[in-house]
Amino acid sequence: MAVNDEPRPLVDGFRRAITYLRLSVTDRCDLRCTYCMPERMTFLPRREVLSLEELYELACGFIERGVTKIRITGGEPLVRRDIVHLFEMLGRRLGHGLEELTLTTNGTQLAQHAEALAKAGVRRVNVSLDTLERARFEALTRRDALPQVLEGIAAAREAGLKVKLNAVALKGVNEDELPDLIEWAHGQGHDVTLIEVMPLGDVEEERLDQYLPLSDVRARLEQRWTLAESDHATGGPARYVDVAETGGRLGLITPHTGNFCAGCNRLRVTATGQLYPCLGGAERVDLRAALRSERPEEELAAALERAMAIKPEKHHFRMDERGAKPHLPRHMSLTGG
Ligand SMILES: Nc1nc2c(ncn2[C@@H]2O[C@H](COP(=O)(O)OP(=O)(O)OP(=O)(O)O)[C@@H](O)[C@H]2O)c(=O)[nH]1
Ligand SMILES: C[S@@+](CC[C@H](N)C(=O)[O-])C[C@H]1O[C@@H](n2cnc3c(N)ncnc32)[C@H](O)[C@@H]1O
Ligand code: SF4
Ligand code: SF4
Repeated sequence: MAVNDEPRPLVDGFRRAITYLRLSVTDRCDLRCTYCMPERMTFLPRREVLSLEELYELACGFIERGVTKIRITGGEPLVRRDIVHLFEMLGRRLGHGLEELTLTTNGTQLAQHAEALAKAGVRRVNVSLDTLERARFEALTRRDALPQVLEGIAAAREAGLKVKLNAVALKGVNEDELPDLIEWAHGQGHDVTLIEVMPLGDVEEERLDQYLPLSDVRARLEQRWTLAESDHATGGPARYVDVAETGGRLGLITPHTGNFCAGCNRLRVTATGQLYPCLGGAERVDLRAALRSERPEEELAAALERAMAIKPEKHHFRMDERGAKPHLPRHMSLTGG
């Protein structure tokens, strides 16, 4: 299909238009966040992972079907060798169907890549940072990498990238630090988003011990600050409030205390080309087989129709049972969130 042809939009069975693709480029990571994966994690064999050219081809297929925002994620996307090449290729689609090219990263490799990312057309980057205390960071990620992440954030800013920070709110871990983290982020000019932990994949800790409802966090923040609903929207799941005293914006991602599935506009594809129509669902569609078939265009179109047909209305995560098995065995690092 020519670049300027009208796209045939992807619409699911609940009349939700899909405009946002989360594309995972690797399941590997240089950190081991305790809420995401165990220390001894088994990664996918490299031979199963799509090449950068295949990932690009898949992404273009989505752009042709009306996807306007692509977020590169992982595992840690910046640990994949030559990943900047994918950003450069996709960057050329900006203004030609693609409106936003962005990434979610743990920030450890950002200092090396920030300038090249900006040059490729990235304007915003989400950096995951759950704590500003070095020892706590090391306990939480099982790696002593806080200085590297802070350097990465500074380099991103110098390169002209708008930085948003993501922090998973964790009971008894960073709970006491969230106001300081927000204040610091806003002082640096960064938006910050808090996230409720989701029960994906086996980790060493009990999920219920990690879970901190953001309704509680918000109530506590409201004793300290004035929060006003904001109509700011990024096309992601966060709902935003403005914090009067800091002058900054705070996002809340609340799969448990404020379901946002009615506004779902996204799909996710793993580094092996498996399309998961829902983060909370086990169903998937194999795009790699379609891509490598004799008639990739037809097979991909058929696979996307299947994905639209099976995309569920919402997730069914539960966070109320001690000792419960994970909702799904798959870790967040496979789909990139
Ligand atoms: N339940 C659920 N969580 C999601 C979904 N999309 C993103 N998240 C979670 O939201 C958190 C932040 O995701 P990001 O990668 O920063 O993406 P985003 O929130 O879409 O980013 P913005 O473009 O800045 O809005 C991660 O923990 C994701 O797992 C979704 O469709 N469903
Ligand atoms: C899986 S990571 C992939 C990208 C990159 N490695 C990073 O950490 O930003 C994407 C996002 O998912 C979040 N995340 C990971 N496991 C989670 C879980 N079990 N529940 C909620 N969010 C989770 C991370 O904090 C991060 O913001
Ligand atoms: S949250 Fe991101 S940085 Fe942390 S272990 Fe998972 S993939 Fe790695
Ligand atoms: S949990 Fe599923 S339906 Fe809900 S917003 Fe995420 S992907 Fe969409």
